[in-house]
Amino acid sequence: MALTAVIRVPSRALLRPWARLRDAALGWIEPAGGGGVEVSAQRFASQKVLVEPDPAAGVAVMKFKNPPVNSLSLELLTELVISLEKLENDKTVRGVVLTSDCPGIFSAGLDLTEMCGRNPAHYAEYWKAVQEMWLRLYLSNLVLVAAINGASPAGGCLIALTCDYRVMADNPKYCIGLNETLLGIVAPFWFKDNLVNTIGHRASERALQLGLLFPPTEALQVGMVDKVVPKDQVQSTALSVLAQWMAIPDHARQLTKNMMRKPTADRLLKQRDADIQNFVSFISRDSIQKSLQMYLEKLKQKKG
Ligand SMILES: CCCCCCCCCCCC/C=C/CC(=O)SCCNC(=O)CCNC(=O)[C@H](O)C(C)(C)COP(=O)(O)OP(=O)(O)OC[C@H]1O[C@@H](n2cnc3c(N)ncnc32)[C@H](O)[C@@H]1OP(=O)(O)O
Repeated sequence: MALTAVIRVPSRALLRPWARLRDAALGWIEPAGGGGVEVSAQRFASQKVLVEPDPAAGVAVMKFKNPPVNSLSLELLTELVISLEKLENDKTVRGVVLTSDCPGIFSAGLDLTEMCGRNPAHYAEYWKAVQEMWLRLYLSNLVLVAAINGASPAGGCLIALTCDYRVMADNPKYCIGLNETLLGIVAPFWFKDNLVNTIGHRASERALQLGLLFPPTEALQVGMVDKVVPKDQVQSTALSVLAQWMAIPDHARQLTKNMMRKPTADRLLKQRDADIQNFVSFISRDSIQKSLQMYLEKLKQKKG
């Protein structure tokens, strides 16, 4: 594949794990001999996020592909953010459908193995990536429609909540919600804010305290999703909805979206570092680590 550009990257950035992962995902290669300031940009080849663009329609379908359950590993989060940024910069794309390539699972949420038995530096790096994913999706200028074609607990639900519209497959086995309390952990304030903005305060309070996972019809009733359709129509319905939203002039819709969402995003933007510190000290507690380990064990035993 031919090189397309030469990009100057501060050598400090190459030392940071997050930057290294991003560079690797982008195909940026440090030249032999070190020094490490000039790197070459190749076409982005993503492994965990498939992007199928349709330039004629001005849309793309983004599919998460991290089997078996699309857990939001650091790698997947990094690729998701890079893919989104690429689409944001592509003038031919105005709307994106977010969906899953894993049968029966939209996303199992944050990767529990990223939050268990690791060191504080890893927790901090991971949490920064989770924040970044949320901020980019929540404030995206694109029209985003979630095609929820499977189970969507916790972080999976959060991704869906960042979208402008949610279409869910009509299968009672698929559930969606912020179930953090069931794991003995607490949904961060920005997860909570995103939920409150979607379903209101009272419904959120009940859903969050009880860690409710709603089957599709209940999710529709409470307003967590906007439409429930047969499984084989989820993506086509999401694309039709996208077309309706794209009929609105971009600048007016984007300014309106920003007006509605910026105050919520600003709450996190103003205290990103403090939020990372809170997460690191919370997740590092012995009691929390024990709860997460037990939960993971339970998931594994379920099979046996
Ligand atoms: C004092 C106040 C302070 C406040 C400060 C707050 C600061 C921060 C607080 C911290 C907040 C952290 C936020 C977390 C949000 C999250 O997203 S946590 C993750 C929650 N996810 C779940 O609960 C889902 C768990 N998974 C499932 O329920 C099921 O796997 C499934 C319904 C998605 C799919 O079921 P099935 O198809 O039957 O597959 P399984 O056999 O269950 O799983 C296959 C395989 O995948 C592993 N796995 C499942 N989920 C995860 C995951 N989330 N992470 C990592 N791995 C996962 C599972 O263990 C199996 O592994 P093996 O094949 O057995 O090895």
